Amino acid sequence: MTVTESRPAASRPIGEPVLEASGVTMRFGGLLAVNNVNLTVREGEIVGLIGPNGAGKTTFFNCLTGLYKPTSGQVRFAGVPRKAPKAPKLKKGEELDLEAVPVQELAALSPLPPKPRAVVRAGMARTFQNIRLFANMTALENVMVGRYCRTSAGALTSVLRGPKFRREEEATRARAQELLDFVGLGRSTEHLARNMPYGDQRRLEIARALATDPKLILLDEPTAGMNPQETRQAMDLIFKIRDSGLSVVVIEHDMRFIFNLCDRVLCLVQGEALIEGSPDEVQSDPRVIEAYIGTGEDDEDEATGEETS
Ligand SMILES: Nc1ncnc2c1ncn2[C@@H]1O[C@H](COP(=O)(O)OP(=O)(O)OP(=O)(O)O)[C@@H](O)[C@H]1O
Repeated sequence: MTVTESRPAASRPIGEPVLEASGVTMRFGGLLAVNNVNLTVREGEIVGLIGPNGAGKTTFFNCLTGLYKPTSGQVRFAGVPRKAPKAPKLKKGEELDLEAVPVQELAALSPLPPKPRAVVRAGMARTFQNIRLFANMTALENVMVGRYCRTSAGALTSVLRGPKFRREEEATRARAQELLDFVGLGRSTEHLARNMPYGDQRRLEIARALATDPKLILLDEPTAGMNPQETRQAMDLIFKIRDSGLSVVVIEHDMRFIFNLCDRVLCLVQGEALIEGSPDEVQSDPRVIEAYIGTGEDDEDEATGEETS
């Protein structure tokens, strides 16, 4: 499973820890979804999270971002322990329907309730496996919504539409346009989100997440459903985001994509960290190969990987 090709070197040295997860464990009733997992993400790093289906990647991700409160363990962001919102109460045997949970940290909902606003303001942003855009808003409006957590005009100012509101609105619009240019959607400003091609919608989600001025962005399967050209463009965009000074954590099933993109990779299997290391170390570890062969995903990834370098 050797798929690494020449990888652009990080344009800036890797710095201080931004995110530190230690001993993170998450149980759903009797199911141990994540077991004692550690991960440190440093400034300017791109870290990949891989593992077969059901390995616990998304659950771990949700613990990192504060969507879940881990059963035990700690997540520190910029040196400060993360506080997760109270977990929703589930009836016996009931599964938490993530789609139904209010979006906790997506910089997408306005007005954002106090806690998610605080999370976003702390400097962490994410995208979800399933696209969550405002379908009937334009690209620009979608990004502007993400920006509102950084503006300070209160409700009264907004209703009265006074000078402060107008100034902020102007600045928000300008920044949203800048971000659309940054992700390569500068010409789609007025397009309705629902009419945009799939790959563009994914870019738009990233632009909206960037609108919160995060230090760290977490991307959950950013290339899912993309064609090979869109996948290549997604990789270039993530490098560009890293080069602009952010740290990135990314979950992906596409091995070629992950090993070409990341500085470090953590492989989870059945909720446990199997190995964490450089792409070369991880992809040549026989346990990783075995974990994937066991699920048949390796073949699939090799097949799709051919086209995604
Ligand atoms: N909200 C939940 N309630 C109960 N069990 C859950 C919940 N979310 C995940 N699980 C279980 O936890 C385990 C890990 O799931 P998770 O979605 O984190 O894996 P994953 O590695 O992200 O998988 P995939 O690659 O398929 O997205 C699975 O057994 C799953 O069924």
